[in-house]
Amino acid sequence: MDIRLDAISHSYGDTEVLRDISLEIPSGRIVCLVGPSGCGKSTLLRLIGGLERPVAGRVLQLGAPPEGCLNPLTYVFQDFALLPWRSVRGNVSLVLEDHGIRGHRADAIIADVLARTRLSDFADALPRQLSGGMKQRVAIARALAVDPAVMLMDEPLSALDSQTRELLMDDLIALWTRQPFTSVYVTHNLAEAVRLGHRIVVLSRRPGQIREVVEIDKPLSERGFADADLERTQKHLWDLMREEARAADEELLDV
Ligand SMILES: Nc1ncnc2c1ncn2[C@@H]1O[C@H](COP(=O)(O)OP(=O)(O)OP(=O)(O)O)[C@@H](O)[C@H]1O
Repeated sequence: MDIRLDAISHSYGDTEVLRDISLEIPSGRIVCLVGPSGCGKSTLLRLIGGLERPVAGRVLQLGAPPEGCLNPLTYVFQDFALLPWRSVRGNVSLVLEDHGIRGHRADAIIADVLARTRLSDFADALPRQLSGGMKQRVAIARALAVDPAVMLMDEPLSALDSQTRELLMDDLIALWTRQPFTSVYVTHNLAEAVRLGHRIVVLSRRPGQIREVVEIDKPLSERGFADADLERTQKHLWDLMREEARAADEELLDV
């Protein structure tokens, strides 16, 4: 299933947040949204997920979701959103229970997603026993359990320290390489965008408009740490954003 954003605009009262956003999110690709603080990235993710309706324009789902998909649009949040009293397995099984899936069928799905996120040995652990990176892997396993058409990821690594972020980026690349998933991925971090994004959408300062869409052809599995091509692309992204990021920052200081 592909997603097409067709001339989306959105406002909150008098505050215009997004203006005329048209974009394709192709199946099996990771599309990163970057832009200055407050430019409407999280708002756009909520509009794609159907949590809010745009004041103008449409979010179109093209084609059928994958067979067996329980929830076409599934979120992964920055703060993991795990239930502390449930084990790793219990947190993943919760989303299956919501769909009436129990017993052998649930066991098989849970075993698959825990293996894909390297958590099989930690199925009985509680969230408080896990590192931040492992907690986010549980959240990703829970999202994968519903076999989503699109994973909507809102700064999924920003609560983690830099080493854990590197490890989790490697995990996401390995996960995608074994079985491609589709994601809209909001991040402040341009290094993350060039490591993970097939397509990087640069938004302007609020009201967010598309300034440029940068495609990166290099396969995810070949994108290493400190790759010269990626660093060039990252610099280009920063050149596009620098002045507006500064203006957005100063606007926040005036509030
Ligand atoms: N529910 C809401 N009601 C009113 N204003 C809102 C609401 N949600 C977001 N906004 C405003 O819309 C603008 C865009 O917010 P949003 O969180 O989408 O930006 P962002 O690019 O994700 O920001 P950041 O990079 O800082 O996370 C901000 O000015 C914010 O204050």
